Amino acid sequence: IPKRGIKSSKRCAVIGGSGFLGRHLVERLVDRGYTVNVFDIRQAYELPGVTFHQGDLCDRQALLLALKEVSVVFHCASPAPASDDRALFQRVNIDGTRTVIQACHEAGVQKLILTSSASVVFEGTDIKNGREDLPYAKKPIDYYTETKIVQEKLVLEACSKEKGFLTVAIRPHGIFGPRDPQLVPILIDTARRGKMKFIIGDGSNLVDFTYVENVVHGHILAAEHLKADSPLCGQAYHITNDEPVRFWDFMSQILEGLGYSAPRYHLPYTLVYGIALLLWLMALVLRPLIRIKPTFTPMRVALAGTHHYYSCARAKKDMGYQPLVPLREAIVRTVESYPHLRKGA
Ligand SMILES: NC(=O)C1=CN([C@@H]2O[C@H](COP(=O)(O)OP(=O)(O)OC[C@H]3O[C@@H](n4cnc5c(N)ncnc54)[C@H](OP(=O)(O)O)[C@@H]3O)[C@@H](O)[C@H]2O)C=CC1
Ligand SMILES: CC(C)=CCC[C@@H](C)[C@H]1CC[C@H]2C3=C(CC[C@]12C)[C@@]1(C)CCC(=O)C[C@@H]1CC3
Repeated sequence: IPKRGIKSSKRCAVIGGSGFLGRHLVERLVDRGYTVNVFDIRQAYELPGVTFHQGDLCDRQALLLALKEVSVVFHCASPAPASDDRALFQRVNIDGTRTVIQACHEAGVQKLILTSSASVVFEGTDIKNGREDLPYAKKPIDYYTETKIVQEKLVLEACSKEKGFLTVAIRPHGIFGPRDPQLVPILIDTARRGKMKFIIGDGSNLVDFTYVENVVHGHILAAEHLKADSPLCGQAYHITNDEPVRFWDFMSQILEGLGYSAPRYHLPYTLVYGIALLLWLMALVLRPLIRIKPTFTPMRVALAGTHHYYSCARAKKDMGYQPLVPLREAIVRTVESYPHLRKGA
């Protein structure tokens, strides 16, 4: 029988706690006096106050061991979007999230905080100051986003005040910061291969990039404000830096900060998108014979050439969210954290 109500509210589990966001979240939770169980397919580090449970989140029995005595669960595990593996996204993000919810019920967990994504409403066309009531994308930009939509619905629909199981979804956008294995490494790899010379479109498109510590702050605020009588129950919240920036200015600041030249020449958006689509289709057709990973996927071109920034007014109102680290400071800290990616290093 689940023992809801008698557990310490500061005992939590972070599913995906070895990942980029997960590890930052774990470190902050420990600083705030939480006892943390990490559940992840790999163990990436050791930290006092943290117990590691290695396993696949699709394995309910393994999960149950990590959720014992826990009152709050943060679910921020997902296969990387770059894997583009439909079956894997389906298995982990959809079937696995059902398993997480079931295990939470069995273990008597009181709160589940899901890391969703602002991209669940993005269809590859402009979004300016988008609010949470935008409809889910009917044509999601990739398989990853398709499964993030189903995942978010599953978690929000599981919210039940009667059962004493409360859920909330955090939708970050463009997370960056120290130890990120995606944004800065992809950017620098592209620059080193001489492919960062062009700006797609006129370069004026505004985008949200969110510093990882602000995303962590949003998750912890959500957990601490999620109560049966609060407006957070079963809701989604955008968490951004609240400072939309030109996509190409942001990329240029990182590039120049690490000693590379910023892109200068412009290419029409529709031309690059068309080429990316063609390459993607070719890669799909050739997949049984050879696995190609193009740098310019349609999804990436859409992300680089359209406006996509979101309002976080709801998070400000319901949980007092304000970004802790402004964008300028966040970029400086990020650049300093990648000395090995500096030009010539
Ligand atoms: N990074 C971003 O810009 C954004 C991320 N998000 C969301 O934030 C969350 C965290 O992202 P991020 O930190 O960047 O991702 P990471 O890949 O760094 O972290 C995810 C972690 O989950 C682990 N994992 C994957 N599959 C399983 C599984 N079956 N069972 C247990 N653990 C598993 C991963 O292991 P392994 O590395 O071995 O796969 C990894 O340690 C994700 O849900 C993502 O969708 C949302 C918006 C933007
Ligand atoms: C705002 C947001 C959702 C960012 C997510 C991170 C990645 C999708 C981007 C990180 C580096 C970006 C990048 C490109 C596309 C989007 C990223 C992968 C390009 C491939 C776009 C086309 C180019 O000219 C090169 C870019 C390299 C960096």
